[in-house]
Amino acid sequence: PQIRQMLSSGVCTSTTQLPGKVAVVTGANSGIGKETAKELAQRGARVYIACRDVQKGELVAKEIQTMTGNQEVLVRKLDLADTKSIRTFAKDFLAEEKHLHILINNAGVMMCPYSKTADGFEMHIGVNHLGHFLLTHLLLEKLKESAPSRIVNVSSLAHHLGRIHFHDLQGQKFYSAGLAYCHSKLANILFTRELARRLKGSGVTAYSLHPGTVNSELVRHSSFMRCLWRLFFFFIKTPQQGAQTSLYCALTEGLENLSGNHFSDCHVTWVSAQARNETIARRLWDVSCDLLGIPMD
Ligand SMILES: NC(=O)C1=CN([C@@H]2O[C@H](COP(=O)(O)OP(=O)(O)OC[C@H]3O[C@@H](n4cnc5c(N)ncnc54)[C@H](OP(=O)(O)O)[C@@H]3O)[C@@H](O)[C@H]2O)C=CC1
Ligand SMILES: CC1=C(/C=C/C(C)=C/C=C/C(C)=C/C=O)C(C)(C)CCC1
Repeated sequence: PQIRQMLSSGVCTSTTQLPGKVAVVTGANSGIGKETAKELAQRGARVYIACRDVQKGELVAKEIQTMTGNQEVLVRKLDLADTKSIRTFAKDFLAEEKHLHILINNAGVMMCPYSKTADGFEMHIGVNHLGHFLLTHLLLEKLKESAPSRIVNVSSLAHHLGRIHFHDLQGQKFYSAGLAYCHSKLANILFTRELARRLKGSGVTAYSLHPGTVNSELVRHSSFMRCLWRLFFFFIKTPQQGAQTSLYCALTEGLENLSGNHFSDCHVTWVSAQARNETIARRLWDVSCDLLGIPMD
């Protein structure tokens, strides 16, 4: 029981309600994202389930609507492995919505065999970092207009093993599925810190987090991890427990002066030396803009 308690502590106790607020959660058709979307809907927000499989999304939206009584749970197609899909999602969203108060960059892939996104990026860095980088960039004006607003980036403890290899960002010279995931999760933290620095004074704040070790479909590409997850089922967090820190970052009052920080179990936590390196954060920002054809400022 103590191990379980240790591994699954951290509860979002915020009482913030969200009537009239708009939230987008990527990868909300399963796992942590689904539970995050459910709680935001429970609190009255209009929630966009942004996912690559609209059918799966519709089933989840129906489930959330039934459970919460909130009918404003909408499904939109977003494939983070395709910049065209990201641009279409953003264009339609901006045409449809006046506001965006909460953006939760939650979707992720882990340990997939070497593969590339539609634009030729390695899958982990492409989906986990570049996809969310582009999405955030496209929605940023709307977030600014809707301030106070928040961006929550779901990273991982795994970032500690990550490195940004600027000479081989796409893993063409060396590829390890496990390390590629770690690199992309480090990129999530560096992005959050640079974003927070650039957004100072705008009313938009940004947070990164580790959700804990959570029983979800994230381990689908690794039979070893699937076995480990099954074996230790009782000790790892449920998706609902795993959603707590995302919700904490999105909802807790007075968190603004902690913008740029990394959280775990609903507390600020330390990150690796690489993740604190401002030079790497700035360079990653510029390289990401370059890869995505975003004008640099
Ligand atoms: N589970 C854990 O122990 C930990 C998880 N995390 C992080 O938590 C986040 C959520 O993961 P979790 O809920 O555990 O895992 P899941 O696999 O359950 O959820 C991941 C979500 O991301 C979506 N996704 C994957 N690729 C794409 C894409 N190309 N475009 C759009 N959506 C995509 C998946 O969609 P689909 O269903 O279609 O595949 C799914 O909805 C991830 O960022 C992960 O890195 C961090 C640390 C630990
Ligand atoms: C050793 C060990 C565990 C393994 C934890 C691992 C391997 C966590 C990996 C987390 C990842 C990859 C997060 C994703 O971002 C368990 C199952 C907690 C049970 C107790 C013993």
